[in-house]
Amino acid sequence: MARRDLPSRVLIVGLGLIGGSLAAALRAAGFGAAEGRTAGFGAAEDRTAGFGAAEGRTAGFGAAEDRTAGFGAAEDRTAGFGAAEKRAEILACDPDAEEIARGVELGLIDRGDTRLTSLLDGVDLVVLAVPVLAMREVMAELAAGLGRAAANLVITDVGSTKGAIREAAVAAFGELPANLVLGHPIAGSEKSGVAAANPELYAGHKVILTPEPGTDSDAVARVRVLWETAGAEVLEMDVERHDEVLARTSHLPHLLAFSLVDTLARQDERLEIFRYAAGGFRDFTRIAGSDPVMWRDIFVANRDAVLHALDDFEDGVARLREAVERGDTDAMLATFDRASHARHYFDSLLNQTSYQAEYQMQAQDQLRYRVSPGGGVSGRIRVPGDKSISHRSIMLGALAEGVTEVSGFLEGEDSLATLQAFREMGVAIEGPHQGRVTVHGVGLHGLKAPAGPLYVGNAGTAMRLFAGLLAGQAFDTELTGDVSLTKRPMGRVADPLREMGAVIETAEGGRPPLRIKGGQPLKGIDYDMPMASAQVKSCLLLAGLYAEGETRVREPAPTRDHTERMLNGFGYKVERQGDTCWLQGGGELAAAPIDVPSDISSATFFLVAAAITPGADLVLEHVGINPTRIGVINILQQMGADLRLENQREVGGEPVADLHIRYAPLKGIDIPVDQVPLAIDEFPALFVAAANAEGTTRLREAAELRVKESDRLKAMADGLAVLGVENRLYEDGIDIVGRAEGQGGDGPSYGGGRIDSLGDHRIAMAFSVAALRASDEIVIDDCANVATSFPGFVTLARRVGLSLEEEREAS
Ligand SMILES: O=C(O)C1=C[C@@H](OP(=O)(O)O)[C@@H](O)[C@H](O)C1
Ligand SMILES: C=C(OP(=O)(O)O)C(=O)O
Repeated sequence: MARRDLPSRVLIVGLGLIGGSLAAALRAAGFGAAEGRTAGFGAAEDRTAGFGAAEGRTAGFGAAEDRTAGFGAAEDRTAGFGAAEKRAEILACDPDAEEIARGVELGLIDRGDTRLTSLLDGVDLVVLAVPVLAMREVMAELAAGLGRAAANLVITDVGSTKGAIREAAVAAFGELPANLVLGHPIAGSEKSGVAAANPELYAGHKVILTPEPGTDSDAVARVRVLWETAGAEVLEMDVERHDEVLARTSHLPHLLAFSLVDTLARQDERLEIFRYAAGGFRDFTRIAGSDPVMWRDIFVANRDAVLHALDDFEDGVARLREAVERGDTDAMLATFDRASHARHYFDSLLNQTSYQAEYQMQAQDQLRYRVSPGGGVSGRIRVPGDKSISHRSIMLGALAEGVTEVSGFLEGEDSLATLQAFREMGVAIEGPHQGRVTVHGVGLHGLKAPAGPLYVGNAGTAMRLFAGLLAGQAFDTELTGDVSLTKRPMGRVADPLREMGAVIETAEGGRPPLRIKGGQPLKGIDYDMPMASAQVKSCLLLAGLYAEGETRVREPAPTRDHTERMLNGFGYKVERQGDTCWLQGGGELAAAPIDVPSDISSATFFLVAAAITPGADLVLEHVGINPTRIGVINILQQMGADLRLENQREVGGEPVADLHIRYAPLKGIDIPVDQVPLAIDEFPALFVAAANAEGTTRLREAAELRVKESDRLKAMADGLAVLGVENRLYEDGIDIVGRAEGQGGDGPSYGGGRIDSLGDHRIAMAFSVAALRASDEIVIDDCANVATSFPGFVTLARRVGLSLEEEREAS
């Protein structure tokens, strides 16, 4: 906090709940407390963290060397080094003299008056906390008395609408003053008056500042400090957006609460009905107890934005009304499900419990893993459902005729993003509840235009498969994702889709977001894929459902075939000959149950954990062993792992087995190139196996690893180097030198250290497992992303024998 950013005399105009709570919060932070108060500003030598440190303090406001340019007009100060004698003050102006007296009595303000001009002497920060419609008059009074304030005066306000207040300011001052910073604390209470002042009212709440291009940046900084001192988080936004957002998230709900309570009260004049109202009524209507005058003013001031919000709301209610009238259970369920999910998502945003939430909060909290060296690996566990199959179960279920029951669904952020996107396109989806999801299919042509862009988070699979599916819809869509996804190449799907007739815009370099134009007729193509990618293949097959004629895709090497299998399972014929598969457009999908096996990509971390840990004996149950996914099994077995497939069976068109692995010493190998696409997501963990194997492991023809959630070749090479594992990076692969010959024994294979996962879930999990053979602790930064593919990783890791602690740190 810069010294010059701290005010010395704050004037709060309007001493109600909002203004009073600001005074209380400033006092609680040590601002301007009366002498003798220990933590307060202006107290003598014992001042600690408060504004205005005494002599000798370097960090506090009021140190001598700063005062000439600082707050507080010169005439206020006693001569010499006398900062300590000059206390910061909180003054208040209110038309109600009793409120002022109460404020003084409560110790919230030093003094006050009913007339503004009499209080302006030497004031360097004015906070206008009067009702929105009183703003113009108060500003005019302020403009008239400005000469008495300090030269470096800053003015701010707390009004709930900003456009009207900006207009009032222009009217009062003749132009928008550069030292006026409009602001709005998103906090309140149905209580009013200074007696209800609460020093915690702003703690952890957001304050939106709406500076204009001409606003003085120092003034903005000073208002920021004011609110941060009150414990708030400060954001900036432009005035128009503020008013639109607030109309929807605050003004509309207040209008509805006032209206509902009024309607019920009129129907029952003796208010008997309220005796029978329970929690739902109380929760929904709490805000109907808010200050009527204040809210009248807000609706006058933000009329247009509120009317827009109300129109949208009325459309929504009309749709629901119709659904209720027609007994349309699917439509009701779709709306309730979407809303319920959105509400839970809002909760997770508030509590910061999900990766996406953290991402949206600009990763204010970094999740870090601290893994102790050593540990054993044993037990019997089941890892969560397969991510690739989970994405597809929702996609095909939504496009099918009938109801699809899914079990074993992965409740990770990636597949949940797919689920949410379909909800936004009008599909009723129940769950997930412990891996069970019920998808009420709408048929190939039953999706509805979403209200805004579809956000798929970190999921490359979702974005690429959606691109194909959405290219065939009648409506326009936009696909967006998180920072990592925004860097990943989408030209690989956009180019062939354009050949089919799709109209797609990408950002520079073929990156997301993707804007897909609806209503374009598609025709089948015969496509030779330049890279082995199941996502590209699946994208084209999904677009092929909507295309005229046949869509054929040739793959340079076999890739996972879940899309083909599931389409066939849904009665939609996909044929294959050699390296080419094809389908005819214009058919129909019939719903079928889907049992999602455990994800072999998640199981891999524990396979490697057991493979490298002397004495390990572990069973991973019900793991999908589709032949296009078992590269990791083949590679580990070639390296010498004692890995057996037990209890092999087929579940819903996918082969599964229990994987039983016991420790056996590993040796380095040249990884066969035909295994690369079959183990593409498993390499981060396999590199850890290589670091523990005797001799060198060589990987080539794996350039695809550079365009995953991170550049996985580089991320792993850098991390292994931190641990002291010798490696050499190639454009399309890596050589990893494992334990030196004769290094034998059960001791560590490398050191510890601090690793950057680069926000890539598989890098974070791979290095967690590496700790089992490290000599020292491994600390891994940026691990929130593990939740995209493997919720519950930490619990399972601990259960098998790793010592892994999670830490959060504000960034
Ligand atoms: O189709 C899929 O479900 C996936 C295909 C692979 O990507 P590519 O198609 O880019 O190789 C894989 O890396 C990804 O995790 C899931
Ligand atoms: C590459 C991966 O996923 P996606 O492409 O779906 O982001 C992965 O899970 O390793």
